[in-house]
Order: sequence, then structure tokens, then C-alpha cells
Amino acid sequence: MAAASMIRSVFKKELFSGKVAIVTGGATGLGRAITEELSSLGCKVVIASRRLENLEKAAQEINEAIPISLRPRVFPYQCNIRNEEQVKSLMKYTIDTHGALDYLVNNGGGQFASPAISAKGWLAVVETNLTGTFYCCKHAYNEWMAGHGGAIVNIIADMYKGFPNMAHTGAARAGVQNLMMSLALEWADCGIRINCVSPGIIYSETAAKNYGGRHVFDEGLHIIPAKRLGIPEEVSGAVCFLLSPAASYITGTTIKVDGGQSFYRSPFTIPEHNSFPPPLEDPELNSKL
Ligand SMILES: CCCCC/C=C/C(=O)SCCNC(=O)CCNC(=O)[C@H](O)C(C)(C)COP(=O)(O)OP(=O)(O)OC[C@H]1O[C@@H](n2cnc3c(N)ncnc32)[C@H](O)[C@@H]1OP(=O)(O)O
Ligand SMILES: NC(=O)C1=CN([C@@H]2O[C@H](COP(=O)(O)OP(=O)(O)OC[C@H]3O[C@@H](n4cnc5c(N)ncnc54)[C@H](OP(=O)(O)O)[C@@H]3O)[C@@H](O)[C@H]2O)C=CC1
Repeated sequence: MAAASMIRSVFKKELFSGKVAIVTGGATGLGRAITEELSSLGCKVVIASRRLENLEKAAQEINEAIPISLRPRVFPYQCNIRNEEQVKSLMKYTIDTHGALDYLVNNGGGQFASPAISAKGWLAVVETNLTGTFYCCKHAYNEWMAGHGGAIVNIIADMYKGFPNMAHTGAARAGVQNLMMSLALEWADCGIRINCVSPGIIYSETAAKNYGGRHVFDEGLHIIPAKRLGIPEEVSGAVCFLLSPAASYITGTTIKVDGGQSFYRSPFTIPEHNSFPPPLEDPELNSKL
């Protein structure tokens, strides 16, 4: 991650002045870049995840990049998004301490690669990515946004061609995308906009560590038309845009930040086989092929 003093943004300096955001998973990877950019543009950001030590360290580092008179702008809060009570407390803390909740970025989550996952593994991933996002949306709405409006961005994933070897996360992220569309309609009358950002393969140290190293990400280069990996700051720019007034007429949509990956090749290879039924399950019809 770049030193906080090197935070770059194409947006104007005080774009989010006076605003309050929650970024789940805001201490690492994409969440950290989003937190850095939002805070550099004047937003107060509560970063929330399970590991308090990580959150405190990130908050301190990012705050050090902000002029002393304007510090702190980033605030750590321990929260497992799989725990509804903890999510509710996160919303209450944010509103009690900072007086508002303008933006919610549902970024915290993840998965592991596994072709035949256990029920426990399936539940862990679905509860984290889908149910955790639902809890965050629900309590942001109940505690603040229903009465004041707001903007929500969910980070999902490139699951448009299925997600073999990560079926749990494919199902969860597709669920988040559909949840987003439902809430965009249900909550339009409250002035709430909700959208998704769908990253391709975005390199950060923490993300790569989760998969055993950078080489695992590099193995995906052949499926990326851009012929390079993405970086967290490229996702952050899309999130900031969707939260900003420039997106005031945008709700219920997904921005893909993936170098074209989602409509190019699947990384999954089907082994050669002869297992499919013949046309209309009639072997005689093979003669038509
Ligand atoms: C290769 C290119 C990929 C490009 C796309 C990149 C996408 C990314 O998302 S990068 C981001 C990477 N970061 C993360 O994934 C965040 C960290 N990950 C997690 O926290 C976990 O993966 C989690 C979401 C599953 C949550 O784990 P945790 O809360 O620790 O889960 P449990 O301890 O409750 O475990 C329950 C159950 O899940 C199975 N399991 C968990 N981790 C793994 C694993 N690494 N490998 C295999 N199975 C796993 C397992 O069944 C666990 O039960 P037990 O075996 O009884 O522990
Ligand atoms: N990097 C990539 O290529 C892609 C990433 N994504 C998604 O983007 C998001 C960010 O990933 P990235 O930054 O790359 O990877 P990281 O591993 O760096 O970030 C994952 C973050 O999620 C937090 N988190 C995980 N589980 C929970 C939980 N139960 N409650 C609260 N926070 C949690 C972690 O913090 P802690 O451990 O402290 O809880 C961590 O900060 C994830 O949802 C990821 O799946 C999607 C597509 C591609």
C-alpha cells in the first residue's frame, strides 16, 4: 500500500467534506485504498473489521497524512459483519460519535479456493459476503438512511460466467447484486442510492497472501484483456464516483473494474470428456453431428 502521503485522487479536494462513511474491511487492500481516498477528500471514515490491531494501525497511518488540525478522519471499530448485533453497534457508534452516516461501503469479505467445499465453508462465505452485506445495509437503513438518505456501494466479484472453484462466493456475490437491485427500488423513496463495484483481479499484498502469493494472481493475466492486474486505487476511484454527487442519478447498477475480464475468457478449463448425453438423449441423432 502506498504511503498515505502519496494518496492520489482525480476528484476535487473537499468533495466529501463534512460527510461520514463506514468502510468494512477498511484496513487492508481495496478497503484501505477506499478509506485513504475518501479521507483525503474530506470524509470521516469509520473502518470496521474483525482484527482491531490492523484497524488501529491503518487508522494511525492514514491519519498521519492528514493536516494535524483536521485529524483524526479515520476511526477504527471492531466488528464481525457476520454478527448482526455487532453490525448494529457499528451503526450506532458511527451515528452517536459522528452525527451521521452518509455512505456505506460493503467491502469486507472474502473466500478461499476449493472445488468441493464443506457445508461449514459454504456457510462461512455466504454468511460473510451475502448475509454480512445484508446486515450492514439493513442497520444503516434502520439507524440513519431511512430518514436521511445516503449512498451504498457493495464490492462484489467477477462471477458472471459462474465461479468454478469458488462457487460459494459466486453464489454470494450474485446474491449481493440482486439484493442491491431490490433495495434500490425499495429504498428509492428514502433518497438512498445503492450500487455495486465488481473488481477483476486486483493485486494487494493482503489479498495475494490469502491465496498463497502474487504468482497466483499473475496466473490470471491470460484472461485479462488489459494484460495487467488492477490495483486497489482503481477500484477506489469507481467507489468514490458512485458515492459522489456525479452519480446522483445512478442507482441499482454495477460498475465493473476488471480490465475487460468479465466478458473475455473463463480461467476454468473443462477436461476432455464424453459424458454429455447425445442430442435429445438419442444416440442415433449423433449422426446429425
Ligand atoms: C486467484 C485469483 C483470485 C482473484 C480474485 C480475488 C478475490 C478476492 O476476494 S481477494 C480477497 C482475499 N481476502 C479474503 O478472502 C479475506 C479473508 N478470508 C476470509 O476471511 C475467509 O476466507 C472467510 C471469508 C471464509 C472467512 O473465514 P473465517 O471466518 O476464518 O471462517 P471460519 O474460521 O469460520 O471457517 C469456516 C470453514 O470455512 C472453511 N475454510 C475457511 N477458510 C478456508 C481455507 N482457506 N481453505 C479451505 N477451507 C476454508 C473450512 O471448512 C472452515 O471450517 P474448519 O475447517 O472447521 O475450520
Ligand atoms: N482483490 C481482488 O482481486 C478482489 C477482491 N474482491 C473482494 O473485495 C473485498 C476486499 O478484498 P481485498 O482488499 O482484495 O482483500 P483483503 O483480504 O485485503 O480484504 C478483506 C477484508 O475483509 C475484512 N473481513 C473479512 N471478513 C470479515 C468479517 N467477517 N467482518 C468484517 N470484516 C471482514 C478483512 O478484515 P479482518 O480480517 O480484520 O476482518 C479484510 O480487511 C473482499 O470482499 C474481496 O473478496 C472481489 C473481487 C476481486
